[in-house]
Amino acid sequence: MPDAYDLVVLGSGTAAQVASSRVRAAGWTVAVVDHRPFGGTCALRGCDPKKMLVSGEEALDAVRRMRGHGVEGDVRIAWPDLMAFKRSFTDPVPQKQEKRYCDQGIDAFHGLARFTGPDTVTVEGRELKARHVLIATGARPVPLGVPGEEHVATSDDFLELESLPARVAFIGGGYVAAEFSHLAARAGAEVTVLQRGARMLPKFDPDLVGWLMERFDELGVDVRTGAAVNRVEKTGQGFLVHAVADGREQTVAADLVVHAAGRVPDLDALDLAAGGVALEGRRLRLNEFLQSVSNPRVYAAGDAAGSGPPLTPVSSHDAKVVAANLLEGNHARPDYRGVPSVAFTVPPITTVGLGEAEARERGLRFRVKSARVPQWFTARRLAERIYGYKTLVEEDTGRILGAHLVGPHADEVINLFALAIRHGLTAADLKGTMFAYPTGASDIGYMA
Ligand SMILES: Cc1cc2nc3c(=O)[nH]c(=O)nc-3n(C[C@H](O)[C@H](O)[C@H](O)COP(=O)(O)OP(=O)(O)OC[C@H]3O[C@@H](n4cnc5c(N)ncnc54)[C@H](O)[C@@H]3O)c2cc1C
Ligand SMILES: NC(=O)c1ccc[n+]([C@@H]2O[C@H](COP(=O)([O-])OP(=O)(O)OC[C@H]3O[C@@H](n4cnc5c(N)ncnc54)[C@H](O)[C@@H]3O)[C@@H](O)[C@H]2O)c1
Repeated sequence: MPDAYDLVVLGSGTAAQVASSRVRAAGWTVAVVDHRPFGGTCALRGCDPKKMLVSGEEALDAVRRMRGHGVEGDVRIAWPDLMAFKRSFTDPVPQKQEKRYCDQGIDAFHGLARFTGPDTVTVEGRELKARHVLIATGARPVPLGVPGEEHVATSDDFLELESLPARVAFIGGGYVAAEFSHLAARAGAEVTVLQRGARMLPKFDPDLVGWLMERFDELGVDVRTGAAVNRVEKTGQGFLVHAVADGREQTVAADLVVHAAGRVPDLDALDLAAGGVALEGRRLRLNEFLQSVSNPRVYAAGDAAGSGPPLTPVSSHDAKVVAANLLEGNHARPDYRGVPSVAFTVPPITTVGLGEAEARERGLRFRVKSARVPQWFTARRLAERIYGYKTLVEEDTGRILGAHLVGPHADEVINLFALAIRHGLTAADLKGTMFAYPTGASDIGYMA
């Protein structure tokens, strides 16, 4: 393998895969470096393994809903088998990824990368010279800064559990806590969520989250909001999680405590100072082309860039922007209009575009249409009581500004609203479209 490349990519996740293959296809010499198995967070420790497990939950939930409506009998989650199902997807990923790099003529290096100069990176004692470097190192759990944080498991650890402990506590109340608490509760664990914020899932519409919270209650998930965790203590039997809520100390006993308190760009190991790559707090200082403001050889994409929301489609989008700028000179800028997001609770909750409060803050003139609609056929046929929507439509233009859905098929239907927002479609456009009936999408005409 040579020691000099047109592009050295730090990381092997979504952003790295997309950028490296585009640049290599244009004839550049490319190396990718990762210190963990190749494939990145989404495929190995995030979206995909999580959703393999959610498949078990969905099956269980379908039986629960249809019991008394022609379906009988008890079903349960067999955790080790569900984990084996997950591994049937994740285990082959690193080898497949590495073969793909090899087939493309991209050199793959294993090890922790760090800058040794503005155009040099070292990996396991080997120095690589780089005309350009792409920082695509993703994110890691934010340090909690509380005593006993070494006892706290990460989402990575949770997704590898061979058996599910009886009592699980989550620190935080966003995506990870919502998705994993549903999973753990359905698999039989006693679950507590300690959320510092005033409500669960702050990135989603508060009314819809309120409707979804009924399912948390039914599952027996003990959600404590306004509860800031300040200490984790190891005991003979497990752990005690200490939090303060309304000035009062609360304590939760658990066999497993899971970090669900947010993630930050994973940059500490990179020795950015040696590379002349400037930081602003915990974030890279980037220009509108996702290029370092202090070292023009260096670009960033995905969670490491922290430019858009930390989601897989954003990592992929950033990578396309960077590849275009590398190959054709700086001209492409990221465009984060209409990025849909789903929390894969069962049922799922979704959001795209502006929230109601944000649209008001911006002084926009818009109408809000919102209802909880368990009586609609989509929910009736599934015996699901949680189904509702909120849409924001601009007064003068009729354009969709935001859409928020909770309930069956919300995770698919939200993509049609994303299409509408990204391409400036109006409520009339959506109402005038024929959607196959009966499907989740066929409700769109009534929502817009
Ligand atoms: C539990 C969980 C569930 C998620 N679910 C979803 C979901 O359903 N939908 C969604 O859109 N998003 C989801 N996300 C977010 C999504 O996974 C990330 O936004 C996305 O994977 C980021 O991709 P990336 O390429 O930017 O970074 P990553 O995929 O994180 O890749 C970064 C890579 O860089 C490597 N690395 C770091 N530092 C170095 C170094 N110094 N040297 C060498 N290598 C290094 C890491 O080992 C890692 O493999 C989830 C995240 C988590 C944690
Ligand atoms: N379905 C998805 O797309 C999906 C799923 C999982 C993760 N992710 C990505 O991963 C990122 C990390 O997820 P996450 O759930 O860890 O973070 P998050 O940002 O969604 O939620 C973190 C929550 O933790 C709370 N918190 C922080 N410190 C706390 C403390 N000491 N005590 C109690 N509460 C505390 C905050 O109030 C916040 O609401 C997300 O931002 C998301 O982009 C996405």
